[in-house]
Amino acid sequence: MSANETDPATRASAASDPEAGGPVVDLSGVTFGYTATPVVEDVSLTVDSGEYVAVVGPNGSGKSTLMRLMLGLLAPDAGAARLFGEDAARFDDGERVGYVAQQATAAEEMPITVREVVKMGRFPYVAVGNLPAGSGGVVDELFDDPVGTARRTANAVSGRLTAADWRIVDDALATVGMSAFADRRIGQLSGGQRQRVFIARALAGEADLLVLDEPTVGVDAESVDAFYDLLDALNAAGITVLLIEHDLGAVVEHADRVVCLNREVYFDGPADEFVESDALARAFGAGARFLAGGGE
Ligand SMILES: Nc1ncnc2c1ncn2[C@@H]1O[C@H](COP(=O)(O)OP(=O)(O)OP(=O)(O)O)[C@@H](O)[C@H]1O
Repeated sequence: MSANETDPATRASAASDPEAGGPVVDLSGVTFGYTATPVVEDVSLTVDSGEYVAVVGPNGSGKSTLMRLMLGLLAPDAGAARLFGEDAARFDDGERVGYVAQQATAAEEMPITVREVVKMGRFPYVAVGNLPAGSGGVVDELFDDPVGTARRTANAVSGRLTAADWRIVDDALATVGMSAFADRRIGQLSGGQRQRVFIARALAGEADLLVLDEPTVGVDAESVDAFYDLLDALNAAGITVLLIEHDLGAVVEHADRVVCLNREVYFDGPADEFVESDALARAFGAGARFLAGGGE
C-alpha cells in the first residue's frame, strides 16, 4: 500500500472513477418502522460520489433511522438500500465508511491517547494488508529476506502497524490539525477537538464516505466553524459527506444539497432552493426559521 493512498484527492479520483459506477448510497422506496407504524416511509434517494448532503428534520423525524438504513444497520420493511452498489445489509467493506457519532461522552472515559484512537482506523488493513505479498507469499519472501519476513509476519499476526501505517495515521492527524495533541488522552480534549480525532480515524481508514450524526452538538461556536471548514476541505478533496444536522444555518452555508425529512422526504435539492422553498414550514411547522449562519 503506497503512502499516497492516504491523499483524499487520490481516493476521490478512485471513488468517482466511472468504472466503479453507481451512487455511493441508493435508497429505493424504503419504508421502515420499529413497530407497525413506519418512521421512514417510501424514501428514495441517491448520493453520488463527491456530494455533500445534509439531512435535516424535526426531532424524531427519522433522520438517524434513515442513516442506519443507509448503512445497512437496519433492514427496510419495504424497498431496497444499497451502499457502494451492494445490498447495504451485506456490505462488508466497512473501512470505506467513516462514521462520526454525536458527542460521545463515553470517549471521555477512554484511557487512550489521540494517536491510539486514530491508529484504530488502520486495523482493517493490518492483519491482511501487512502480510508479505508475492506469488509465493511468505515462503518466497522467507528465502529472500528471512529476518524481515518473519518480523513482518509476526507484526501482522499481532496487529502491529508498519511504518507506512504510522505515516498514514500521522498524515490523518495533520489533516485535521491535531498533530500537536497526538499524545494527549482523548478525554482531555474539548468536544470539537475530539470530533476532529474521530474524523482522523476515518481518514486513517481511507474512508471515502463520511457519515456524521449531529457531530457538533455540545461543541462551542468557534470550534463548530473550524469543524465545518474541515468538512468543506475534505469534501473539496473529493470525500463524500453525509451529515445529519439540526443547525439549519450551517447546513445552508456548507452543504450542497439538503434532504428535508419528516417520515417522508419533504425536500431534496440544492441548499439555496431549500431556503426559498416552503419545505421548512411544512416539515417543521409554521414557526420554523433559520437560526444561524445562513441567515433567516
Ligand atoms: N430503537 C428504537 N426503538 C423504537 N423506536 C425508536 C428507536 N429509535 C428511534 N425510534 C423512534 O423512531 C422515530 C424516529 O427516530 P429517529 O431517532 O430516527 O429520529 P431523529 O430524526 O434522528 O431524531 P432526533 O433529531 O431527535 O435525533 C422516533 O419516534 C423515535 O422515538
